[in-house]
Amino acid sequence: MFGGRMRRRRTVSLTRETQRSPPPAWPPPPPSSETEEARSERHHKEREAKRVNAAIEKQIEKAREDKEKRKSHTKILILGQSESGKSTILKQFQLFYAPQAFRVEAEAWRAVIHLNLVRSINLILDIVATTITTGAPRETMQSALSISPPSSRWGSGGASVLSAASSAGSDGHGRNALNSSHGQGPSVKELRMRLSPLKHVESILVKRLTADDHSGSVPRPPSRGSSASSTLTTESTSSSQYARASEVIVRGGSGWKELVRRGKQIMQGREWQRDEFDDARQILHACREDVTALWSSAEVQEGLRNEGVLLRNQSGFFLDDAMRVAAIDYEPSFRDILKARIQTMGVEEHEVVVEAGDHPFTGEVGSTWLFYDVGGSRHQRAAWAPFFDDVNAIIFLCPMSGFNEFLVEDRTMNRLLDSFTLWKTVCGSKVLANVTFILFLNKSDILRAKLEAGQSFVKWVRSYKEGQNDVTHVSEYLKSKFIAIHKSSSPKKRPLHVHVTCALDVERMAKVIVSVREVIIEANLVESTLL
Ligand SMILES: Nc1nc2c(ncn2[C@@H]2O[C@H](COP(=O)(O)OP(=O)(O)OP(=O)(O)O)[C@@H](O)[C@H]2O)c(=O)[nH]1
Ligand SMILES: [Mg+2]
Repeated sequence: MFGGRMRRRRTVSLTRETQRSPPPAWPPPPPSSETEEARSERHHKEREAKRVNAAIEKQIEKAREDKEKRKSHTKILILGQSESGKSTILKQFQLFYAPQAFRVEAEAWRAVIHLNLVRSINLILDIVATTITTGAPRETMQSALSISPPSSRWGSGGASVLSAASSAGSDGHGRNALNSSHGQGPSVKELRMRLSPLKHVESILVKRLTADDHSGSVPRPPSRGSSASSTLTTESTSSSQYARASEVIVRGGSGWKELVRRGKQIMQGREWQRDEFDDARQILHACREDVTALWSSAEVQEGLRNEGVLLRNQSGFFLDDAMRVAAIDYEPSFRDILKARIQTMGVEEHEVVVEAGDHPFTGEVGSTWLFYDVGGSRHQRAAWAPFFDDVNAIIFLCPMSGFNEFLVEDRTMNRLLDSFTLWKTVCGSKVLANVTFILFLNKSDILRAKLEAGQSFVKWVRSYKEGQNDVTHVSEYLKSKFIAIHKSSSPKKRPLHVHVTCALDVERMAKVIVSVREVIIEANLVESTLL
């Protein structure tokens, strides 16, 4: 009432103003002396102003429509420490719901797989070169790369073969054990020379993948809408040259895939220009036999072992498949793409639109799932919180195989312990009180391999009294621990859905995804009925 009277009084006073002096017309009339040229320019400016205005209005309308649409999307936040398998799980969802869109990305993944392969080779070349020069094992390299228990880091032979070779085996002409060919194929030294162009290949691949680097750009939280541009870059902050050589980082979004495709299209449009990218593939192809020879060299294997470098245990390992991956007509398989490693930086938003396909959810074709894939290393976790606001479900990953590993960013922190602490924090969040909680106890295949190889779980986890050193009992034990933390830390009672997973296993993951879908849809229904 009060407001209404105020408005009326204002109207009256305005009306009186109007009567005294009429408001100036808008736009103001042109001066009577306006020349033809000035009129034409004025008309041009008016048209331009209208065009800009219309564009802004269209953008506002689109943003409003997008916001409305997003309300109907299912939003899932994937959390967990670095290398727990978050981005791999996302790939599984993409493969399951939108295989055709996923297939289109194969070209981009090939570049990543090649980079993963080339980085492994260059790392070996660096190690071989450094060890030959200094003759001493490098602590920095061990700490950056090896995740083996301290006791098994050094070979049973005691002193490093590489260091022994350079101190005792040198013949005074700079030759040592690694330089001799033993008359069978090229020597390691020869292979080093022949594989040196792979440094250039690495820089070409990195350059292509980082072509429009907007450092630090990350998508905004879902509540504020929109995904953002992305960029992929090499790590620049690590103090260890070896850590830098082994990891590639992608910043928020997935624009790097577009970069690879765009570069290709541009080159196809100008065929007379040679594409550096294709050159890189050719060089890698030409080097593939030498790559295999280097990797299978007993000297290199022993040297790596004595240096404590367990390349097979590392993410993005393709050396065993070098001949296939470096073939000129190589098309990445789904499994290759699942194995390809890029470290996520910031928070990426991925839109997955359900395609018609083998799955039974025909009613859901065309519907959208939004996934938020986060960087899991410690310094990135502060960026997660803004995304808690507006999600339907959390998928939290714990890599079970990390029981005897340490975080790359903190060599004193056991991976399993870190997962427990992180899980406790996430469970305790009040903002997430009503969100569906799903836990993946991941990397079950690596856990199995470790236990079967005789690595003792109880040696690292003293509270594991059950004692049976097999994947079934260990995963049951971990499951009970996570359930207990969830129960004691959650602000209110809520169900928890737990799955033991291997993120590389397409068939088993399809079953897990079906089950995850069911709980999320069910929770969404319950929520909409309550509203
Ligand atoms: N063997 C095996 N490898 C896995 C499994 N899950 C993930 N990986 C591999 O582990 C590596 C790391 O996985 P990512 O998905 O990149 O890890 P992430 O959690 O996204 O890591 P950040 O982006 O650093 O936070 C990749 O090379 C995956 O292929 C698994 O269950 N078994
Ligand atoms: Mg990731």
